[in-house]
Amino acid sequence: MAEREAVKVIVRCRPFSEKEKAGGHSCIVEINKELATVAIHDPRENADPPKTFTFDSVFDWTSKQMDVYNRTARPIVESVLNGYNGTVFAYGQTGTGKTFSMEGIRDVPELRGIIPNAFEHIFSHISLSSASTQYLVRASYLEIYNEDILDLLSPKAGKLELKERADVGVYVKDLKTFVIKDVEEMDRLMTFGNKNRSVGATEMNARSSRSHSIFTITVEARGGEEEGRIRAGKLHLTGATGDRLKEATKINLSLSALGNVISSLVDGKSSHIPYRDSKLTSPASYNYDETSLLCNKPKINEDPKDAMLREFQEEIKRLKQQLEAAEHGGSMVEGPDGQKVQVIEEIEEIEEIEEMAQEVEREKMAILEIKDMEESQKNKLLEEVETRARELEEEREARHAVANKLAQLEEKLLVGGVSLLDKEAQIQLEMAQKAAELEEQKRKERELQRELEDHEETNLQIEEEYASLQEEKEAKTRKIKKLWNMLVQNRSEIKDLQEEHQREREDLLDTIRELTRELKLKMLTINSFVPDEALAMLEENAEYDEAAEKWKLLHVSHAGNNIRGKRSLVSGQVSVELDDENNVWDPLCMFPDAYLSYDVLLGSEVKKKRNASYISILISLSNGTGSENGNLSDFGWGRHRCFVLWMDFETHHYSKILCLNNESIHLGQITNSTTQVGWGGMGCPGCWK
Ligand SMILES: Nc1ncnc2c1ncn2[C@@H]1O[C@H](COP(=O)(O)OP(=O)(O)OP(=O)(O)O)[C@@H](O)[C@H]1O
Repeated sequence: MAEREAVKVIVRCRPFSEKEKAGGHSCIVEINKELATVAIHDPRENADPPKTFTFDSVFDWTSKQMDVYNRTARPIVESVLNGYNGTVFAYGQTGTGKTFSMEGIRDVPELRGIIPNAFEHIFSHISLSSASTQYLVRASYLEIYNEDILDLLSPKAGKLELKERADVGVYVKDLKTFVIKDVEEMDRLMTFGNKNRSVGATEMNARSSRSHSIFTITVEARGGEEEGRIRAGKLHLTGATGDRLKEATKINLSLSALGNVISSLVDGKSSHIPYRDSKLTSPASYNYDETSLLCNKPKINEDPKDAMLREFQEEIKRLKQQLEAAEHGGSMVEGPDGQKVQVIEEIEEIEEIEEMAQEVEREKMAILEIKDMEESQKNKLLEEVETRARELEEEREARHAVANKLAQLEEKLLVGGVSLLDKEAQIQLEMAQKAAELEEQKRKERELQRELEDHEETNLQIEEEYASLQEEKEAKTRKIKKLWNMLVQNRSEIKDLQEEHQREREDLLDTIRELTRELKLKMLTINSFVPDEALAMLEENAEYDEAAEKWKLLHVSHAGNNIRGKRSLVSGQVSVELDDENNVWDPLCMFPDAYLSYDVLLGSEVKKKRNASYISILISLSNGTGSENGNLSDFGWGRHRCFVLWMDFETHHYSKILCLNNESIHLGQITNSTTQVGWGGMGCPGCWK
């Protein structure tokens, strides 16, 4: 693996579907496999000349699944097996062939996609490696659906959280991983996960734009040349549609966990790699150059904190010792030089359980044969013997349980050199390896071809030394033609870039305008209606959660209606009720949807401790017409959906009011309000004077 590895971009173009053929559509894509270029022809009249894009590799509609695997995924899986992290990310519009390329058709060997081929590759690598290496293969499967992270292998677990820790990097908390011992188990796990995806097959198209799943395989290896060390590589297999990836490019994407996930995928550490605002996330292929510039410095994961192999090996060792000790009596202790010393505790334990069982049986028979013994004494003796027999049986079962557990664990721990594949798969693998070598050869040829093209440019310059005027004219005409073509192409590319840039700019400006408007409203509300001390209290109690990218209010369970509870409005008429206990008019009785804000909630506290004199009450009306709110409409209230009232805490008189709806905000002082007359003298300051 190279020191610095660029993200590789590989394009595959699928064949026309029957429907597309029947529809008489023409092909606008021209693929040059040698040069790894894709040219797009604009089918409209008088259109610009075709645009050509260069990639690391391109595949046309005749490409075979195995060729795609060999050139795209094989090198990544190889590095994962050496302890690096790698991702195969299929990206494209819906219906472009992501599922076909990633999964393919399982039952037809030559149509199997990247995922089943990767499974085979991993287990065949293990069976071909040295017998001194032990492996542990694990898998997890998650889905990002409507911004929630769900465990497809533990569907009842609900929403999971994305976390970050200095020692293990970004991870999904409580995501289940399963230890896998062969290709069939891996297949079964994936099929089980697929069944748990959020939307069924009938809604495939709708689903793919909202749901995005990531299958992760962790391969841990210990032994070989690097004896004690554990190398742990992670392979992430995933696909996404254009919409979803585009979504991730938006600034306002605090909700999208995808960006974080991608960055964690890349090297498993810190989310500070700014992939989210990088061109990697742009769907436009002319950002190819920038995309290639985006390099990782891959490194082997040695002895990572989340490795499980050592625990497995230690547990197996412990169980073996336990069994050995039980067989020989006493327990086993390991000396500092690694020599095992057996500790014999009681001499009786040396006897084999089987022998003891026979002895018990003999004793039982002997007791039954004694003639001159009272029945009760005989029974007592028999009971004692049976108790011993039971104990022996329990011991035998316990030993079986340990042996079973040991067998299970040993089965999961894979040892290099043990063939996990059948003959046919082995042959296929060898062929694949040969094909991969051939591919590498071809890649080198392509590179040479490109270099040759570059030399052409230089040649043109050399031709400047001409033998005759005629030759000079011809050469210059050729040069002008070539330059002219380049100019036209560049112009059209600049135009595209400008348009894209302009669209992004407008998107950003829209977002900024929207945020500013929202901010202004929030500031107005806060400045006018939240008492300073309440604001200070809120600020003091607010904490920013970096992982969730959200502000969180502490003690929020004590807030607002959580404490007070909602009361219902007497239908058809505004009625004001006296809260007998406190002898005040309770605004909650008047508005069913009134929400007491954070400072009220600690109202009594605020009053006692801080001696505050105001509360603010946020009221939102579900019915904008006012008709259900009795005479509210008479005072112009019905037009508004939300009110903020400011109440003197001591006198319970309302002194300020803010009414707002989508179009207008009205703010006013209440001069004649008393709680005694309820709302009679009060209306919206903007609509009713
Ligand atoms: N290389 C190919 N050769 C033959 N058929 C293909 C190829 N690629 C895709 N197809 C076919 O084209 C259709 C659409 O492909 P597929 O379902 O893989 O698209 P997709 O990108 O996964 O779509 P979505 O995002 O909606 O899930 C399928 O019928 C598939 O069998």
